Amino acid sequence: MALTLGIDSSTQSTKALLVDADSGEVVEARTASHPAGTEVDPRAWLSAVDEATDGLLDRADAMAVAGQQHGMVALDASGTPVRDALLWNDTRSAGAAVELIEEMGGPQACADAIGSVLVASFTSTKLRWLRDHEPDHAAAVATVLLPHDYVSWHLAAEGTDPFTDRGDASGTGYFDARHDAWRHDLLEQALGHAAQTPRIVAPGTVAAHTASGTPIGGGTGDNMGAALGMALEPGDVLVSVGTSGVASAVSSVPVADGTGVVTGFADASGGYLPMVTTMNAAGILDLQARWLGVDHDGLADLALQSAPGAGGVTLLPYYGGERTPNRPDAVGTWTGLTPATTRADLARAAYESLLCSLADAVDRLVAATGETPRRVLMVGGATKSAALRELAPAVLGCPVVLPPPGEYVALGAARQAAWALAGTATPPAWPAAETTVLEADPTPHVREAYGDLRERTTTWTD
Ligand SMILES: Nc1ncnc2c1ncn2[C@@H]1O[C@H](COP(=O)(O)OP(=O)(O)O)[C@@H](O)[C@H]1O
Ligand SMILES: O=C(CO)[C@@H](O)[C@H](O)COP(=O)(O)O
Repeated sequence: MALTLGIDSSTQSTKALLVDADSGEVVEARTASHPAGTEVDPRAWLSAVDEATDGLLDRADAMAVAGQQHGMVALDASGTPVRDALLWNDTRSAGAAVELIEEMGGPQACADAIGSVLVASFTSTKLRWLRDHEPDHAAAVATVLLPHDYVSWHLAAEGTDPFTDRGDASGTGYFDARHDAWRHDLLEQALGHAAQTPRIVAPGTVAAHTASGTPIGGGTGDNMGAALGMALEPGDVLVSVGTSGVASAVSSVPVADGTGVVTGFADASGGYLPMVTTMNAAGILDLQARWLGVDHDGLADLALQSAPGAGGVTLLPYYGGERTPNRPDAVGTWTGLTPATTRADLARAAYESLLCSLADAVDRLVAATGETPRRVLMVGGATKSAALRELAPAVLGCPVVLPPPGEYVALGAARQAAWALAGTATPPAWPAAETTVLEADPTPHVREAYGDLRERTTTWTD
């Protein structure tokens, strides 16, 4: 039995799955945590991948790494990070994004050039911030990698040149997603001088080998990995509730949304992955549980004791700034608090705000792609919450298809590795997992209250 190792180096942790390459069945699963924060020494991810794959690596016949998108891993000529990596959820480069969009000829020109309108998440904006705020670090940059590239490179035999794929490259801001080509001019424009980019590996091919000769696939961004792991089909909308909240869909045509709401990423199979991303997702619940002094199960129990609408309490959960809508300096806003407000209402409002924000993301994706969803699927760490599962169909206003609990990004990486191992034209067709369909009566008034607050705060969040 051939085994492949799929790795997800995501924001909060590394997840590793050893998988049967023929059936897609998970043989063993491991995790190792990452440091918190929006700037992180990328070498911490190497220690985490070593820990999570110890004892799995030597059993794998092939492997691939998916990872959090966009993070700036800036290396000097010796391959050493010039500073901590700036992650996708670090908003300090919001001004740089505005500046670069202007230099590129405005939002639509930017979307036409790279598939997306830049926001602070994109790597190029971080390079511009580095140029302007840490010129010595900027001057030392010889190569720029994404998180998954850096981890793949660590696993490859010494002397291997860094590599990436079109999916993750399409989140840099200096890759033309439509034509599958680096835009070295845009990298140079952002950073102030030229730097090396990793080589692009074609979907389903072997990129390199480990020191012991095990093939490594090109890897990809975590959201492209999830699309592979879920074997998404046209008409499916995948909602992921991890550190970020994401609504994505596969498409055979490139997207160039000049409003900037939908990012027109490439995917890991040769198509495209139009996507809407929020910065505040599972963390809303983490924070709320901490504030109420309960664990996740306790928060879910409390939330389910309240009623739809949380006793009139509404939360706009843009705690760390937000990306959809693009309000990088926003803060969280609570309204409707009265002497009658209970702890249960506060817990409920947190779940409802998370789901309203995801519902906004789904609506914007559907509006931009013009495709009525056939199914809405939900994955990610926060789906472990009974309250999230119960409230999701009510707030989203449609049935929600829940696959069995699992690490679908890492599974997608394992599928990509199996594809590279097989050398076939398409990824292996692993049997679809049994799903549960969550249903509930819609609660549109919850979204209306949220929408009102979102619009009322457009001018006073900064
Ligand atoms: N039972 C639960 N209820 C709510 N949130 C949960 C639960 N279990 C895990 N989470 C949250 O899920 C998040 C991790 O999800 P994950 O999809 O692994 O994130 P990422 O891939 O961004 O690192 C954490 O914020 C964690 O607290
Ligand atoms: O920035 C984006 C997508 O554009 C995020 O989705 C990151 O890719 C991080 O993902 P998670 O760690 O939340 O899964």
